[in-house]
Order: sequence, then structure tokens, then C-alpha cells
Amino acid sequence: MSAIKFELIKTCKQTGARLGKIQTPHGEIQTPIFMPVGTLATVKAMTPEELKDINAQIILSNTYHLYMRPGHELVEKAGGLHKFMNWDRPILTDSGGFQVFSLGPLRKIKEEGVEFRSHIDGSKHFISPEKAIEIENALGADIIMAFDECAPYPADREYVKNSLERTTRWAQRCKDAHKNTERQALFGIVQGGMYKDLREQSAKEITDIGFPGYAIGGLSVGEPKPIMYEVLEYTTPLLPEDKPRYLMGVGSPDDLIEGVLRGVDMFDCVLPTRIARNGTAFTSQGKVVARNAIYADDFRPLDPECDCYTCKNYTRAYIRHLVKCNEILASRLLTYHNLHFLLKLMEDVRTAIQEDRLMDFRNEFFEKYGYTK
Ligand SMILES: Nc1cc(CSc2ncc[nH]2)c2nc(N)[nH]c(=O)c2c1
Ligand SMILES: [Zn+2]
Repeated sequence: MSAIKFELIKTCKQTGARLGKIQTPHGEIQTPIFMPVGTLATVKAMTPEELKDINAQIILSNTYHLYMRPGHELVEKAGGLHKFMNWDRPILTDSGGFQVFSLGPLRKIKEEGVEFRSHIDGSKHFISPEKAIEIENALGADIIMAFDECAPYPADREYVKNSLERTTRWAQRCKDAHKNTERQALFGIVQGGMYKDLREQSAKEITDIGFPGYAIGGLSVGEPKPIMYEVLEYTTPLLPEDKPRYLMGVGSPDDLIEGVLRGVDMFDCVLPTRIARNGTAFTSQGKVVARNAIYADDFRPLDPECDCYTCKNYTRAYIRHLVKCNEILASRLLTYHNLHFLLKLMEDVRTAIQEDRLMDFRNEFFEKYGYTK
């Protein structure tokens, strides 16, 4: 028996988009969904109560980072991640594969696993698929990711083929090592770079092993958007219709909509929280770089069409002032707004699917946001 139950409610007649529901041990998730990222057991600058105010349904945390600091044993001793961070809704943990591979020359990939040096103190570590599952079981997230290699972009065919085949062998080892199937759903991750035949091979191998949900990995790694959309176009149909599909590391407003149109159900990205800390806001008319002098005496809200706490109570002029003074409140107000913006966007997308008008919604949003058609 798996820890989650996915219900496919509707497929949009105009597009490949799906409306769904995922039941988890910590509550229900409506899809398509955007998942705020809380790498170190906190969605930076937000309290759990503020996340609930903006209807965040599930957040992400990270195996590699929490293994490094404070250590998964401590989190387990605290009663698991939910208790430790005071978040009683669903959590998803990434396996650390991506983070370890991002360490670049500091890591060595072997069949057994990955040897790497800590980005904190340079100490030597080794993570195998079994170790990653042990850490994720200790953290206790409702959805956990298999330990995979996210091939860099660009990468030649030979490398990508060898890498996806090792990721398949690791996926089987993760499934064999995962004990907590009743309370933690293990998702497989499809790789294969930007090569159609390798994506088909990886999708077949990973779905043959069998998981309650599937992620599309190896995208949003610097490839041009049209290539990401093309890979999605031929990869999502290879995944079972009755299981959730998660596109890792995506994304910006346009990528979320284009991903939903191509049958993706779940997304996560550090963008909304990261650009907030750099003083930039998503708005329905495109990005607002708050630091820009043009906002010095602009007493309108960040987004006149937004009804969030930030937009109801503060002006661009005030937020620019906070950003210029590097005030902590700048990060808080901008993060609150950016997360609300993406969560509201996904709520509007779900409504558009329900009403079979997602393509019209896309065109209206792109027009207003300033994206080219
Ligand atoms: N682009 C991208 C992003 C992430 C990180 S998702 C994430 N982790 C923590 C926060 N967000 C990926 N993670 C894994 N395991 N595999 C991938 O192929 C991959 C690709
Ligand atoms: Zn707002």
C-alpha cells in the first residue's frame, strides 16, 4: 500500500493539462501545484503560518543540506521534519543527487554512490542510494525522491546514456532500501538529457521498476526553454496517466503554464524566494525590480491586481526604500508576495482547466505579463 493516492479529476479538452488530487498522510494536495522550497527546513523569510495564509499546500526540503546541517539524526530525534519545523502539511524531500552533483569537482561518481567534500567545512562524505533513503526515512517527508544523477547540460549522448542507466540501477536500490512505504511515497526520477531515445529508455526503465509517482529530472539545467518544452512534449506521455508527474526545479510563471499544458502536475523552484531576496517581484505586468529609481515615488502596490498582504499594505516606494537599506522586511514582504503570486497563478490554472479554457488563460496571461506569444 503506498503512502499517497492520486485521483485524476479531469483532463482539459483544449490541452494535455490535468486536474488532480494527491492524498498524503499530512493532507491533500490539489494539482497542478507549485511547491515552495525550504531547503534548510525553512522557506526562507516565511513562518509556517504565513505559508498557510497564502495556501501553500506542500513544501520542499533537502536531504543533502539537512544531512550536512543539523544532521538527519537530530531531526529524527526531534520527531521528524514536520515537528522540527512546525509544518503539519505535506513535505517533499529531494534526494540530494542534484545538490551533490552541483558540487562540481568536489565530487567523484562511482557505481556504489558519490564521494564528495562538504561545502561547509570540506570534510569527506559518501552518499549511496541506500544512504539517501536512510536520511529521507529519518526526515520523514510524505514524498521522497530517489537518488539520481542529473546530467549536466550540455552533455554528450554517451555520458547521458551511461548516467541514466546508473540512475536506473540506483532507483532499484532506492526502492529495495525504502522501508517506510506506508507513510512515505518514493518517486522515481526520469533522466535522459535532451535525447528523445534516451528519455524513452529512462522512462521505460524507471516505470518498469514501478513507483507511486514520477519526476522528470535533468531539465531546467540551463537548456533553452524551447528545448525543455520539446523534451516535456515527448516525455510526459511516457509516464502513467494515473500517477503524479513532477517537473523538478521549474519555475518561472511561463514555464509553469507551459509545463501544465504538457501534462505536468507538480513543480518546485527557488526562483520566487531567491529573486525576492535580490529585491525583485513577479507581477501580472512582468517583473518589478524594486531597487529601480523609477519606483522612488511610486506609491502604488507592487502589483495593482494582487490582493496579498504585501500589496494591500505597502507601496513600491516603501519596498524600494527597504531594499536599498537592505532591511530584513524587504525580503519578507517580497517573498510573501512572490509565493502568493505563483500559488495564485496555479489556483487560476486549476480553475481554467476545470472550465476547459487553459489555452485562452495562457494567451491572456502571456499578453499581460509581456511574454511573446
Ligand atoms: N533541475 C533540477 C532540479 C533538481 C532539484 S529540485 C529541488 N531540490 C530542492 C529544492 N528543489 C533536481 N533534483 C534531482 N534529484 N534530480 C534532477 O534531475 C533535478 C533537476
Ligand atoms: Zn502581492
